[in-house]
Amino acid sequence: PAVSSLIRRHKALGGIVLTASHNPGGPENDFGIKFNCENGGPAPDAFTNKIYALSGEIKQYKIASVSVDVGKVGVTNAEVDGKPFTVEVIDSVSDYVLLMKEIFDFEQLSGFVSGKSRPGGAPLKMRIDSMNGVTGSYVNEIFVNCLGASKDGVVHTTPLPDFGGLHPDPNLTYAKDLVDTVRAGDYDIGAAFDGDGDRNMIIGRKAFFVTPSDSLAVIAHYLECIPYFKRNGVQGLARSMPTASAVDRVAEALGKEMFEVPTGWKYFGNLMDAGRLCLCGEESFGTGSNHIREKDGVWAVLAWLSIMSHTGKSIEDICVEHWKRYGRNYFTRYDYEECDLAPCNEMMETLEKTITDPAFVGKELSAGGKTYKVKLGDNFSYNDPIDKSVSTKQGLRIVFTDGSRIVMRLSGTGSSGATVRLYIDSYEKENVLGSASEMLKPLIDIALEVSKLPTFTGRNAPTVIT
Ligand SMILES: O=P(O)(O)OC[C@H]1O[C@H](O)[C@H](O)[C@@H](O)[C@@H]1O
Repeated sequence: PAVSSLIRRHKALGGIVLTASHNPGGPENDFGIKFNCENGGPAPDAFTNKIYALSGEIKQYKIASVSVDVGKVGVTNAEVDGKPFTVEVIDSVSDYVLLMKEIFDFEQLSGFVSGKSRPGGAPLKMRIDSMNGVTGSYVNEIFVNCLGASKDGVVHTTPLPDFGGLHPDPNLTYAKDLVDTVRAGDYDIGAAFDGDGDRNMIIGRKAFFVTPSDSLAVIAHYLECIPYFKRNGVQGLARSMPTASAVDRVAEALGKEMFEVPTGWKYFGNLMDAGRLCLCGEESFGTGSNHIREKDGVWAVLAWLSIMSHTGKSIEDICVEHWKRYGRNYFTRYDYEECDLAPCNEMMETLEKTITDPAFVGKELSAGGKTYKVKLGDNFSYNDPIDKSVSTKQGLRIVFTDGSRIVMRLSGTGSSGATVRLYIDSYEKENVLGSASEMLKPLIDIALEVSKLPTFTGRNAPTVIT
């Protein structure tokens, strides 16, 4: 029951949910691997590796001939091979709305969104783009029906098997339609989600772009304007290693624990289960809290609306104020998609050798009139403080004495060849209003030079820049 209620609460839409065990909470599941599957979170490596190994041994499978009307909420009981077999169809939208109502102050948010509690009574101008992914039904119910947003403010809300030809990736490249519309109009907030709704992009008036790293840091700063955190308290904060370290400064100011984990949401789960983590995020447009064990795009928009309503300020003003208070982490990510695998592996091996050579520490690297001194070079590894497991080879890092960083890793999700990701993060205490592309140019040039990326990949420009 614990698994099913968490899965209900999580937006497990349009797919089949396979649970790991018939005895959740028991010492071991059916595959003989011990892990807590009750939290509804992603399975750990050992478990998915075992599934993969077993998939190679499957000789036959059986299909249960039970007929279920998936358009109707309810339980169907049947007998299969003499054993009871139950299929339950749930309404995940209503479950999710109930959960969001427990987390956020819907009365306050509806006054703010519908305009009833705003001076002049004008509704908030929103442009929420579901990009024909699964969030459509949630977006209609939450923003339009519950909060009183205008119907024209939500678009592409019909989930389609082919996403209607869109590429539901919430970034400046693939959500261009949203960016252009918000830039040309008078919208207060724009947001887009990916196909399964766990990732999000937030933009403000005139398409002011909030980097995922800043989004995490700003939400962290304002956590207590969200009833869930006021009630449950604020525990530690966390980010994936390549994510810019803006949130670290908020954790320090709040006196909270801060965790840096490898890329992949599964690394946050243990910390949440142990009560040490309440908010986390990744540069790959994932933001979420311990209300579930995945990132949650719609939750992130509700968090931003709560902050806008609490402060009465625009998204850009909220960010600028944040940078003035904490300083700014300029951040960019370059993706080189579908490169040949062998030279990329060679590039990573060569770079690892260079940066882990003890002589690399203390080196001064210059470009564009700026010089950075190397403080550390490594292949990131993570010691899980809860289960004590160690994850090695999680990305190459060069950290400079001023806190700036160059990170390079190969994507674990690309579908063909290799996708190289280059992340640049640079901190400025005072100079916070510059353009990221200009501020980061010297570090990008240094990264390309040290890694010899153009030579190894044959690419002179990335496919996607964030
Ligand atoms: O390995 P990459 O392509 O950079 O993808 C990294 C991302 O992969 C999946 O989407 C995970 O759910 C994310 O938590 C992770 O950030």
